[in-house]
Amino acid sequence: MPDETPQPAPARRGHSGPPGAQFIDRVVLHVQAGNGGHGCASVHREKFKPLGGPDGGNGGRGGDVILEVDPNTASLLDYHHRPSRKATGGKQGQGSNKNGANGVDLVLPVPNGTVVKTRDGEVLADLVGAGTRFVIARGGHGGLGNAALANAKRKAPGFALLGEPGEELDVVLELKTVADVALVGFPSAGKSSLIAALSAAKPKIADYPFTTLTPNLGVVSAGEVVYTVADVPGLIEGASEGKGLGLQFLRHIERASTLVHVLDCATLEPGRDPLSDFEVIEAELTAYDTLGDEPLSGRPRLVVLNKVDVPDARDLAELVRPEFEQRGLKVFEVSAATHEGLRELSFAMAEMVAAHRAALPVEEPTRLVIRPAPVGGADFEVRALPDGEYLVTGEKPIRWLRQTDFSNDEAVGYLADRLARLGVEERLAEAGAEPGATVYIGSEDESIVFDWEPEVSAGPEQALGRRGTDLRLEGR
Ligand SMILES: Nc1nc2c(ncn2[C@@H]2O[C@H](COP(=O)(O)OP(=O)(O)OP(=O)(O)O)[C@@H](O)[C@H]2O)c(=O)[nH]1
Ligand SMILES: [Mg+2]
Repeated sequence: MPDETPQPAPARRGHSGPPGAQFIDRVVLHVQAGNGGHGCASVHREKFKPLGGPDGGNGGRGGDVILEVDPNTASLLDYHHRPSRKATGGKQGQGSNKNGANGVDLVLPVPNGTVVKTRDGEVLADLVGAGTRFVIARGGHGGLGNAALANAKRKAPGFALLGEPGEELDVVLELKTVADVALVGFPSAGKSSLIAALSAAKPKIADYPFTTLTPNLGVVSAGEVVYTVADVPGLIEGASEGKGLGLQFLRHIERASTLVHVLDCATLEPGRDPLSDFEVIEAELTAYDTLGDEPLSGRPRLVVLNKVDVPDARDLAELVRPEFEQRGLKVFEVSAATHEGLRELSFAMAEMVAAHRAALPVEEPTRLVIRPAPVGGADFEVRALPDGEYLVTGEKPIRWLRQTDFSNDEAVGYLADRLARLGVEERLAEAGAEPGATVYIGSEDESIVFDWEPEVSAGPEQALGRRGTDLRLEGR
């Protein structure tokens, strides 16, 4: 490799890149949910009635910390700058049966494709799709006040319960771009130029290496097929040993079903040609197979010979084309500058994306489903339906999200806990629900279904759909 290879510069977080390069796609985030408010111990006082009953209210629940995919958030940079986030706590209960206000949930926007992991690398959630939410830290329950603690034996308890602390933990957020097609190649091969030419995206393009530091995304439509294309920073020989920007960023192409080699035919340094560039990139992709979660080497790929608007480049492209074809690769001679050959290329990519989509297994029935949106007690209503069925629905639509990294049991546990906090159980009883009644929670269009098993003494998990219940999404 010639000497002009950019030398790795000391950089933080294991990314070695050109000086000044900031490549933030992995952050450690410290989150703290709100503490529950304490319950209140108070005795009702009125003139001439010295023995009023207990009237201490309950503490409010602490706010959750929630991650939410926001299409307008492109990077994790905010969390790099402010890596510690905290939701507000619940307020204390007060006399006269006043319950403390709940804390406010802290909703943190993250880019599409954010993977949430523990510090040990265990995946907690993979957040794909606008609006997808994940509660990373749950707020503590409020403590009961003495009014709620009174019973037949102890009519006026002189104590109240403390609020529970909110969960506090470190999580690792890692961005894994979501795109159908990934462009790979040497620096300055024209990857970003191609995205700009194929889509409405406006990535930075320049004639120095490592212009692109974080993936650019473009949406391409070819015929019936709409798909996304991402580029990544340039790869160079020895990237697997940390040269250039290293290899870690290849994580961003792990989700791509199709890889496209963008090969420069015009501005090559001595010792390089499209074939040797191709070999170098292939070797680096193979080296990544042992580092990444998903091997890249077996993915279907195309070869793009770029910059054929330059006369010498066209000659070189014609010369090397048969070599690629002999290896069974489809080759496209294009110019990102004049758009020559791009239509054909975009249709070929569409065909590969469509073939991949068609081969995908039909989405398995919703194994897991989480999360009613309403917060606070009064945000929903219980509606009796014909045939002894009930629909629990909110003013705001109650949304359910698929979280394939959770087991059904975890989802049931989570759901039960959540519903108990909302007081759904009491409201179902008030509405006259009988044990075994079918309950839909959600909206008319989409809801989660389970058989109601009131068994209050056994705790919320048993009360609302047993563990082992198969949660499913249905229209109702
Ligand atoms: N003549 C000609 N120049 C091109 C063409 N495509 C790209 N270029 C030029 O090549 C240079 C590099 O283009 P980029 O699109 O930034 O290359 P890149 O592969 O994204 O580079 P990195 O982000 O650094 O990895 C720019 O000066 C472009 O104008 C082409 O088809 N013809
Ligand atoms: Mg670029």
